[in-house]
Amino acid sequence: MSHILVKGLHKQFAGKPPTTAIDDLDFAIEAGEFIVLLGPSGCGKTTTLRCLAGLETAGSGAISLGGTTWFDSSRRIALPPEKRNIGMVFQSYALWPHLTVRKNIGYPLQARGTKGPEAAKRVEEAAALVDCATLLDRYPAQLSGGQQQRVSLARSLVSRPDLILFDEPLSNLDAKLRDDVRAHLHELHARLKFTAVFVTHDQSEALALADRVAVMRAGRFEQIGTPFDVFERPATEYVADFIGLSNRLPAARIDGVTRVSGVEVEGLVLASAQHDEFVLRIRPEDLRLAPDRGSLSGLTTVAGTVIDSVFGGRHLDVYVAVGGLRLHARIEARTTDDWARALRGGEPVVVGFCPDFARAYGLENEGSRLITVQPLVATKD
Ligand SMILES: Nc1ncnc2c1ncn2[C@@H]1O[C@H](COP(=O)(O)OP(=O)(O)OP(=O)(O)O)[C@@H](O)[C@H]1O
Repeated sequence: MSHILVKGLHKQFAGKPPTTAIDDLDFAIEAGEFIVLLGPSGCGKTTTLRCLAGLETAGSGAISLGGTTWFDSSRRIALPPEKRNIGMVFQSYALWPHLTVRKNIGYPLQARGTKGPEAAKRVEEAAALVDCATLLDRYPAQLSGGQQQRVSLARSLVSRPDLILFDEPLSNLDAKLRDDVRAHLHELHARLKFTAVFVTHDQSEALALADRVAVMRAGRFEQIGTPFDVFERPATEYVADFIGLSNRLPAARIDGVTRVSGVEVEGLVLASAQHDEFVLRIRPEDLRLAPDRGSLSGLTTVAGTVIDSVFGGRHLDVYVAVGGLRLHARIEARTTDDWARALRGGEPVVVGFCPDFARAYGLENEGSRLITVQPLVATKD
């Protein structure tokens, strides 16, 4: 049996017009699983989390943990947050400023009636897990942001909850610290195997932490799968865009010739014969640049003109106009030759890519479904 089961969860906020924040969500979470809800602002991530916590009441649907019903609109059951054994970690840390780290971490135990030496031992164990054992007698104001977030993580773990909810917990930290806390969280999950739902709009965070990623759009799951699946086989163009396949090339095939924005594409055959119009999606990292087609043999190619080239340390971001499109190629700065490093606006280039790395989407359905998993093959020279 699944650990957590969510059925037909629906939440609308009143207003003119009303907002549907979550739209008939169904999903199951296994014990020990780390689920990440990924999506842009306003897609319903936080509302889903708050319904799981009991901080928000859904209009309809049901949520259960093991055999216990947390929420069931038809039976008018809604357990309050304190009756659901959950831990929570917020973006804003939410520590009590007048309590020491020891008391902050122990707060959930106090609320549940665990006291004395047992409580003291649990607090020290939780602090040790997040490397805060030496900070127990400080106050939150005497800690860095990263330390405060580790304390709030310890507080969420201390009562050994059935579920830990994370609402963008890393987004207040600077880039370096964010990577450190993320790595720490990943290690902790591998060791402790707690069940988690983690909300973020950062795709790299989602890919790094999740056992399964649920990409949300307008209150629904557009795709739910392993990080590898979502990264390699985005089910729709929406997911492709969100997961980094940011180059969008609307293509049309007429008399056997494929064009993007009126410019002929060479070395491209679509595996499906049914689509004369489709959209190609490809990551900036998967585009190659060369002065002529001959240097890109075996790849699909299209001619363009450099708009700009920006040095990013390890990589160069080169923007290329192809007809009316603006493509973004990210190429390795160290291994690239002098020709690529010297590229400037106005110069002609050929853009190439391995067709296996592109994804093709049909235009016929709303949401543009993936046409085939490996839709493209290069023609032989
Ligand atoms: N209390 C509220 N009253 C009215 N509308 C709300 C309320 N809370 C959320 N909404 C609306 O519900 C939708 C989903 O909001 P939600 O906060 O769940 O999105 P989110 O994906 O978490 O976004 P963000 O990343 O910005 O936090 C949005 O359109 C939002 O404006």
